[in-house]
Amino acid sequence: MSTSFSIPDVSDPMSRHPKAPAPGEPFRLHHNLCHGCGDDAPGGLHVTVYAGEGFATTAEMTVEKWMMGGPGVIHGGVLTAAFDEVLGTTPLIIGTPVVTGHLQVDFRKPIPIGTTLHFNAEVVAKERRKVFVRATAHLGDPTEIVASASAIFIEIDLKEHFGKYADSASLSRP
Ligand SMILES: CCCCCCCC/C=C\CCCCCCCC(=O)SCCNC(=O)CCNC(=O)[C@H](O)C(C)(C)COP(=O)(O)OP(=O)(O)OC[C@H]1O[C@@H](n2cnc3c(N)ncnc32)[C@H](O)[C@@H]1OP(=O)(O)O
Repeated sequence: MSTSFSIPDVSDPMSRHPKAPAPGEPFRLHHNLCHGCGDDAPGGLHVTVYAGEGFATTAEMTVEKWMMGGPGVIHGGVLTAAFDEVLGTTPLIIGTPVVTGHLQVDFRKPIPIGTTLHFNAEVVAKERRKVFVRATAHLGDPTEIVASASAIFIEIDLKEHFGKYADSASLSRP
């Protein structure tokens, strides 16, 4: 399957899930070893995503030395992983568990080590199992976007999708 991000003209109806965190409250970890959010993930990003208003979320990530690509700046793959985490958590605001189908990133400015990245994301549409999500990142001034991303996530049944991989051993601490 190969595709590009193209928002449908008409979205399926969406509503905020009644059990979604209140604005300003964090989403729960996917699980403790999740590379994006897990507390026990070795070399993990430790990104926390917070619910915003409507279908929006926010997140922050400290850009640490181990994330370096070019000298003094973040590696593009690390930034992409961070976007994957932020964008992939955002559909939980409509109560939809998803996996990444398609993810595109625009790297607009170098992002220095030692800075804090601030993310703003939003579910923009849903079409059958496809959830369209967009995000931007800045370093403190929301008018200075340093990177942006768009993605199509696909709704899954968690047990059906992960059941054969997620035995108790694979989710235990390393
Ligand atoms: C018991 C254990 C429980 C543990 C629970 C722990 C809590 C965890 C909670 C939450 C976890 C989420 C963590 C989010 C944060 C990080 C996100 C990631 O990094 S996820 C990893 C990377 N992504 C993958 O590994 C996907 C690999 N791909 C697949 O598995 C399949 O290809 C999948 C599920 C994406 C689609 O396969 P199909 O067979 O189910 O569905 P089809 O029929 O092919 O497609 C359905 C619709 O989606 C479109 N679609 C499919 N693939 C697409 C793609 N790549 N791009 C765009 N559209 C795509 C299709 O065109 C179709 O759309 P039309 O309704 O016909 O319009």
